[in-house]
Amino acid sequence: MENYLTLSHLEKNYGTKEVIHHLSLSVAKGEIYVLLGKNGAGKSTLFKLIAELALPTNGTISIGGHPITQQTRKKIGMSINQPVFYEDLTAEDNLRIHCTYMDYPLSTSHLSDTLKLVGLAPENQTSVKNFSLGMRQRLMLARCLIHEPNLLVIDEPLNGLDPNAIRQMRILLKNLAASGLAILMSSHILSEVEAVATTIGVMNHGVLRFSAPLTSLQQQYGEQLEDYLIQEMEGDPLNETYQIRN
Ligand SMILES: Nc1ncnc2c1ncn2[C@@H]1O[C@H](COP(=O)(O)OP(=O)(O)OP(=O)(O)O)[C@@H](O)[C@H]1O
Repeated sequence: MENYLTLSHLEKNYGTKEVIHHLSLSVAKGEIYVLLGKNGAGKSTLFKLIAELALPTNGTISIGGHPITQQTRKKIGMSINQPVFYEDLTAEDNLRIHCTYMDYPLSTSHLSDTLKLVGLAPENQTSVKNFSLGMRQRLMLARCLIHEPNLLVIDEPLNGLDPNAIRQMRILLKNLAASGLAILMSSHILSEVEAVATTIGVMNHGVLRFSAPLTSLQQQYGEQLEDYLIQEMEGDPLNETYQIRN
């Protein structure tokens, strides 16, 4: 598979604090790369670097083989942090405003198709303030997808969802990847990670501990995979025992 997003030797320091340490990873079209890590591991900072909300101290980010420019930026659909909507407006109005803001010409049929794609009814006139969390996540996804990006970068899309909504979101993400999108997402829900990921990376104290296809991890660790992932997330990289074991 051809890499679409490539992060090379990324570093981010805040003052003397090293938050991202020499991190390289890539995501190909059709791949769902799930980044795992405890709170504070550096996932949000990494996503902010891709979103250009923060500048890397060192290293490069490329999209489709090119540095991030105004043009390549349009190929990314991104949601980091809790999505914010116009609560008194409908899903449709929220997307229209977003497209105006993004200067993206939006046809009514594309708007309707995008809502249907994420499982929201285009004719639904309910204000977003009355949406369930699952519907809000679908709308978040619609907003990421409306300009037809090649890459999705989404922070915790499964967070707070009930089991059925998680299942639906999982199916949606898999379908999107199957249609050729490259997806980078973070998650805390280990059982779901195994159900959705094609590749798993674990971040710990700003270090990417490893990055591997789910199938090879399953082959290597079998039923112990969750234990291994937790160990990699929880361990202190400065602790000698942990360093030797790894
Ligand atoms: N603007 C900032 N200035 C200084 N330190 C920061 C800043 N932003 C983040 N950090 C620190 O960088 C580290 C990584 O934070 P980050 O939010 O990226 O972690 P995370 O893995 O996304 O965690 P969470 O899941 O809680 O968002 C933390 O120690 C945090 O305190």
